Amino acid sequence: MLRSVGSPSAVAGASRSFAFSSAAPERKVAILGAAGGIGQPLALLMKLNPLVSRLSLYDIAGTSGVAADVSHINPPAQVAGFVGEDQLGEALKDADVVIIPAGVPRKPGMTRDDLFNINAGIVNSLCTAIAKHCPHALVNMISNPVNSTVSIAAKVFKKAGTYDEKKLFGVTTLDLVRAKTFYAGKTGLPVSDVNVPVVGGHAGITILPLFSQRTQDGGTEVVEAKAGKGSATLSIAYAGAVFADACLKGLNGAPDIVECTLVQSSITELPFFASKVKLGRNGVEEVLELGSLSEYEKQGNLRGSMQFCICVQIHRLYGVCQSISLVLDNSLPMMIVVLKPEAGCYISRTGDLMIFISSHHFPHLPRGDTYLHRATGPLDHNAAQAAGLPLLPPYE
Ligand SMILES: NC(=O)C1=CN([C@@H]2O[C@H](COP(=O)(O)OP(=O)(O)OC[C@H]3O[C@@H](n4cnc5c(N)ncnc54)[C@H](O)[C@@H]3O)[C@@H](O)[C@H]2O)C=CC1
Ligand SMILES: O=C([O-])CC(=O)C(=O)O
Repeated sequence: MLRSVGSPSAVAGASRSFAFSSAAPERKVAILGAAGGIGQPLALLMKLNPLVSRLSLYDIAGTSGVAADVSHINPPAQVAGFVGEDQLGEALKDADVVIIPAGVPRKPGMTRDDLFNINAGIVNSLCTAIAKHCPHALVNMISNPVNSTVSIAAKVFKKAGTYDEKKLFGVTTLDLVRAKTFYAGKTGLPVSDVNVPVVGGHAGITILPLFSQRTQDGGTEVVEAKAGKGSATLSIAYAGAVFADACLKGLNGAPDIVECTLVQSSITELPFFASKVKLGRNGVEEVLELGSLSEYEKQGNLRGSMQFCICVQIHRLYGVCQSISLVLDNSLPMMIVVLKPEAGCYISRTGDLMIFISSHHFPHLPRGDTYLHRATGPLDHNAAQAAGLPLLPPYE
C-alpha cells in the first residue's frame, strides 16, 4: 500500500467546476478497478474534486504507481493505493461513495452482454466486500453490462441484508454526455444550453435518448475506433466523475441535484430503469416521472424494455449459466443460454445450447414433467427453478 502526503491546494481553480462548497464535510471516495483505462483518468478527476478528502484506489494490480502519480497533483485529497484482495477491506473502509469500473471492456464485434460472464463474477466479489466494509456507501456501477451488473449488485446486497435501493446506481451518465455533445454539434447550440434526458438502460436500444440513434451506438463507435484496444475510457471517466460529483453534492445537502441514472424504480414495469433522479443526503431522494413521450420514443421505450427484461432474466440466471448471449431476431430479442453442467441434468437436442425466452417465442420446448415427472427437456426443471424462471409448457 502506498500513502501520499496531502498538501494544501496550490492550484486555485483547478477544475473547480466540480465543486459545490469549499466548506463541505470530509468525504472518502473509493475507485475499484483504479489502474484500468477508466480507473486512471477517473482517479485524476476525483483528485481534482474539492469535495473529496480521501481517495482510495483499488485494483488487483498496478495501483501503487497510479496512486503515487495522482498523489502529486496539488488538490488536497489524500490518495492511497491498495492492491489485491487482502487490501480490499481497508480500501473500502469508511467510503462514502464507491465507483466500480473494474472488469473487462469489449472488443469490436462484441456486445456489452458478452462481458457478462467475467464481469458478473468480479462485481459479485467486489459487492460482497462493499456489503461487509462500507454497507452505507453510495455505489456507482460502471462495469458492463450495466443493465445486469446493477441487478447483481442488488442481489448481493440483499443477500447480505444491506441493500438500500436509494444507494445503488448504474452509471448511464455517458449516454447523457454523448447526447448533449451530439445534439449541440448538430444544432450549433452551446453544449451548456443543451439538456437531453436519456432513459431506459445502458445497452443498444435500451438507451433511449429523446432524439438520436447516435447516442445508442456511441459505445460501439468508440469500440470500433479503438480497434481492439478497449472501449471508451476518457469520456466515461469524465461522465463517472460528473456523476460521482452529483452524488457528493447530494450527500452534502446541495439542493436540486438531478441526474439520469439506472436505479430501482417503479415508473415502468421494470425493476431497474434509468431516468431522472433527484439526489440527496441518503442517495436517491425521488425518481422523477418520464414525462410525455413522442410516439417514436414510446416505441423505442417498448423495444428497449423488452431487451432490458432479458437483462433482468440474465441476472436471475446468474450462477447456473455458463454463458449467455443476446441476439436480435426480426427485431425481437432472444436469449441464448448455456447452462453449467452442475445446474442439473438435461437432455439437449442442440449440443449444450438452449434457446428460450420468457415470452411466447418457443412455447413448445420439451420438458417432460407430464409423463416422467422430472425435467428432460433443454430447460431443466431444477435449473429453471433455481433461476426463478417460469417453466415452459410441456412438449406436445
Ligand atoms: N457505464 C459506462 O458508461 C461504461 C462502462 N464501461 C465498462 O467499464 C469496464 C472497465 O473498462 P476499462 O477501464 O476500459 O477496462 P480496463 O481493462 O482498462 O480496466 C479494468 C480494470 O479492472 C481491474 N480489475 C479486474 N478485476 C478486478 C477485481 N476483481 N477487482 C478490482 N479490479 C479488477 C483490472 O485489473 C483493470 O485495471 C468495462 O466493463 C467496460 O465495458 C466502459 C465505458 C463506459
Ligand atoms: O460500449 C462499450 O462497450 C462501453 C460503454 O458502455 C460505452 O462506451 O457506452
